[in-house]
Amino acid sequence: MIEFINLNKSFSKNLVLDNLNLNVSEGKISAVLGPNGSGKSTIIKCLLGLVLPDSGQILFDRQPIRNTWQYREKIDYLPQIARFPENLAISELIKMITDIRQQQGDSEALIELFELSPFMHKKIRHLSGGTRQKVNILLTFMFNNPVIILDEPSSGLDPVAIIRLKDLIHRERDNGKTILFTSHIMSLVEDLADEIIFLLEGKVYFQGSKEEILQFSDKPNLENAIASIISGDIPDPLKKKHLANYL
Ligand SMILES: Nc1ncnc2c1ncn2[C@@H]1O[C@H](COP(=O)(O)OP(=O)(O)OP(=O)(O)O)[C@@H](O)[C@H]1O
Repeated sequence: MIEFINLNKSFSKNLVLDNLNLNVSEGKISAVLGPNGSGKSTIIKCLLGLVLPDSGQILFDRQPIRNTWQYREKIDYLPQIARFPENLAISELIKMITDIRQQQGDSEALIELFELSPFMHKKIRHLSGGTRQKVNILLTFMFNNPVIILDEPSSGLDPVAIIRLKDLIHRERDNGKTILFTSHIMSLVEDLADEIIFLLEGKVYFQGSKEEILQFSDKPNLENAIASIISGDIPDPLKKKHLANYL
């Protein structure tokens, strides 16, 4: 459904994506991981048309996305930092986003799930960080599109909201949606990801299941496994199996 082919992107002399190839698994929850600055947000922004790659192609439903915008209607996106007009109330913001997207949205169940009713008439600038994030989540999930992209979705949320968010993401996957998310919170990745896509030095270094990473890394949990890859302590079987495919 989503394919990145030989994608290159530099910001001035900073080579961020280096001939990156990636096929996102349809109908699964995929976690895009990698050290700070490894290009996770950049590949998401390239897919959304917010950043233009220098070369290479992105296919959505087998069609190149360059110079098109219609495919964007099929993607619900939660940005890492959402910037909404601060003087609008949540209810006004929901209406505004519904008008912009020109899609029928369903916000009621999400308002209830994240207990947002008491805040509906408050202006965005008066909301706490976590409540803002709940609003961002609501604005992402209220539409019913086949692809959901979440950049650090749990940021600022309390444990109750995180549990509800995880349930929500699982439900959407069970409804057949393709979900791509980034997070530095390994417990979230552990609970959510069907597949891990690990970026390093501008390429996909590993793509596979959590079980595969644990099996090959010989570490007790995902946090240790990922930390060992980031710090260069790369287990040989993992290196052999995956580097050959992606370098
Ligand atoms: N608009 C931009 N102009 C210049 N450099 C940029 C721009 N956007 C990203 N970069 C650089 O590209 C690199 C990759 O950034 P990106 O935000 O994709 O990383 P990330 O993997 O999402 O990082 P993090 O885990 O810290 O969120 C970084 O070195 C960043 O400074």
